[in-house]
Parts: sequence; structure tokens; C-alpha cells
Amino acid sequence: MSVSCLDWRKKNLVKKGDNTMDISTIESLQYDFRIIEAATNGFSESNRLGEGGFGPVYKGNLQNGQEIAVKRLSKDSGQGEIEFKNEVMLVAKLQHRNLVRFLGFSLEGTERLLIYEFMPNASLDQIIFDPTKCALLDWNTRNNIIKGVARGLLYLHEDSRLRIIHRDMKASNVLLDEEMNPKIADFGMARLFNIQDTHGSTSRVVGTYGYMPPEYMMHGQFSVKSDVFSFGVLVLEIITGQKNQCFKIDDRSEFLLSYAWRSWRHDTASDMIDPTLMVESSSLQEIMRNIHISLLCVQNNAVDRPTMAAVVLMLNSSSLTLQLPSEPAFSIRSSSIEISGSGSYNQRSS
Ligand SMILES: Nc1ncnc2c1ncn2[C@@H]1O[C@H](COP(=O)(O)OP(=O)(O)OP(=O)(O)O)[C@@H](O)[C@H]1O
Repeated sequence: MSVSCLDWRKKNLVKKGDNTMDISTIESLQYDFRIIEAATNGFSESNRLGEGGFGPVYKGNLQNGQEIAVKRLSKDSGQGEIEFKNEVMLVAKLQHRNLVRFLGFSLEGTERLLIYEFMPNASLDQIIFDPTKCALLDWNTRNNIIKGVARGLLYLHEDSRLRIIHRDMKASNVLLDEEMNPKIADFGMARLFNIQDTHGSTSRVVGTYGYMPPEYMMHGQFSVKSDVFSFGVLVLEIITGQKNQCFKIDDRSEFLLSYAWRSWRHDTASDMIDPTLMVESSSLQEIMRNIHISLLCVQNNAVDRPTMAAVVLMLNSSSLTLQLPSEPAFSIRSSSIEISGSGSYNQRSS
């Protein structure tokens, strides 16, 4: 992009006091493909940050010094150009302090790039599941992450102009800024990747093993309560410091939700807490409350799960009495599910 073009972009992105931007035209969001190619050293391996279900992600440096993350959509994103641009406009309007800022896109033939602000502390999974790095996250930081993710999801569900269901909420989709504040990534991907499902059921299930509620895994039915379920699993991972897929206790593998449920019922839930946390007694009650809230989120019946508005309220007011949770969904029949390389699912519903 030439300097004059950058100036023009700036004119179209008017920063407001509340740190949001007015996005007036699709052109204001479009980056020249060659600029992004150069910024990522030609999408070189050394710039590659990782790869998810939609394609690889690269770090880039724009000429003005700005650091970016570029998601290079795999070529079969299956959407016409106009439809794609319409969706880009909608997704660009989703702005919240707990969402990764979407900066724009690039189109060149069948190439589609999504451009985001770069998050220096990468994704939560790379820290919380790492035996050394997890020490960077004390309880206050983890609590701040839980509350921030809850606020971001509430915004997607209720406060944004669109009603967005994330559908792939998990630790690798929580990015961390310089101060370890959480930013949800990959929101709106169903819109940008042409997953047709406006009526709450879909023939292409996209999600990640262990985070999906039973109604989504088995029947492709999704709702805001699917995200609530994934959020509950995420909270348990943050507290235990372990992945739900390979949770271990006393060298035995167990499904995280069944273990959490049993521990909570037997009053031994404090045993679940990540031993590296070295919890002070003042925080213990707060952690136990978080475990209780997470169990409300992962209840088998979607109707019983709280909304994200209720979750935010419960997380922020310790005086609010919590309901008793019913048994979580943990008996997952995995035989009918085809797992892709990234651990994401692509399943034809029956
Ligand atoms: N804005 C960003 N800033 C810094 N790193 C990022 C950014 N976006 C993505 N990444 C990195 O790239 C990796 C791949 O991201 P991506 O969202 O494509 O995949 P994923 O979350 O692992 O899988 P899935 O596509 O199934 O959600 C992430 O784990 C993260 O480390």
C-alpha cells in the first residue's frame, strides 16, 4: 500500500473516544495483497505463528511499524467476492476490548487474507498448558482472563449489532496482550468462511473436541448456550492448568468434566486447582465459586445453562447465590466424529 493510500485509510477509520472506529467503506478495510505478502516475508515459515482449521496464521510488520497477524484462508473458503466483502464489513464492526481487533482483509484471485492486530503473548493454551510458562499466570491474572472472556462473549451474544455465536471458544482462541488481558480470536469465522447455518443447525459442524456440548456434537444444533458450555470447559482448564482432552489425575486419564463434577459433589474440588498456583486462602473461595459457575455452564441440558449475561453477573458479585448444577455432559460418544488434523471437527450431521 502506498503512503497516500495509508493516509486515505486513516481518514476512513475515524477513531472515537471509546476506542472504537467508524468503518465507512469496504475500501477502508482492504489491504493490497503485495503489501501483506511483503510484510510477512512472503508468508515465510519463520513468520508462521500457527495453523488452525481455516488456514495458517503469519506474523507481519507493516512499513509504518505496526505488527499484524495474517490469517491466510485455505483456498476452499467457498464464498463469492461480494458476499465475502459484506461479511467483512459486518465482522469489522464488532469491536470490544476483549475481542482481537480486526484490521481488514486482502483479496487476490482465490487468495483471501484476514488481518488482525498482533498479540505479543500469543494464545492462552501456549502459556497455561506449559509447565514453566504457566507460572506467569497467578490467580488474579487467571481470574481477569476468565472475566474478560466472559465479557467478550456477552458482547458477541447480546451487545453487538449482530448476534454472534462463536462456536469454537477454546484456549487457543484466547489471545493475550502485553498485560495478559484476554482477547477473543476467530469470532465471526462462520460468516467469513461461508458456513451456512442461520437457523441454528448446520450440516457442517465446526468445533473442537472436548469444548462442544452434546447437542452440537450429535445434532449440529448450536445456540448461545453452546458457547456457554465451551466457556465452562475453558474455566476448568484455566483453574486446573490442564487440557480437557488429556486431563490427568494421579497419573490416570479422566474426562475433565466428570472429574470436576465428582470432586465438587464430594467436596474435594480444591484438589483440582493447578498446584503451581500456590493459592492464598483469600482466593480459595473465589476459585471454588468459579468452579461452581463452570459446572453451571457445562450442564447437559442447554436450557439449564446460564446466559453469558448471568455468568458475568455471577462472576462479578460474590454475594449472588448460585443455583445447584445438574450433572454435566461428559458421556461423549466419539465414534461418529471425524477429527481433522488440527483437532477440529468436520462432521456431517445424521
Ligand atoms: N492476532 C494474533 N496475534 C498473535 N498470534 C496469533 C494471532 N492470531 C492467531 N495467532 C496464533 O496463531 C495460532 C493459530 O491460530 P488459529 O486461530 O488459526 O488456530 P487455532 O485457534 O489454533 O485453531 P482453530 O482454527 O481450530 O480455531 C494461534 O494459536 C496463535 O498462537
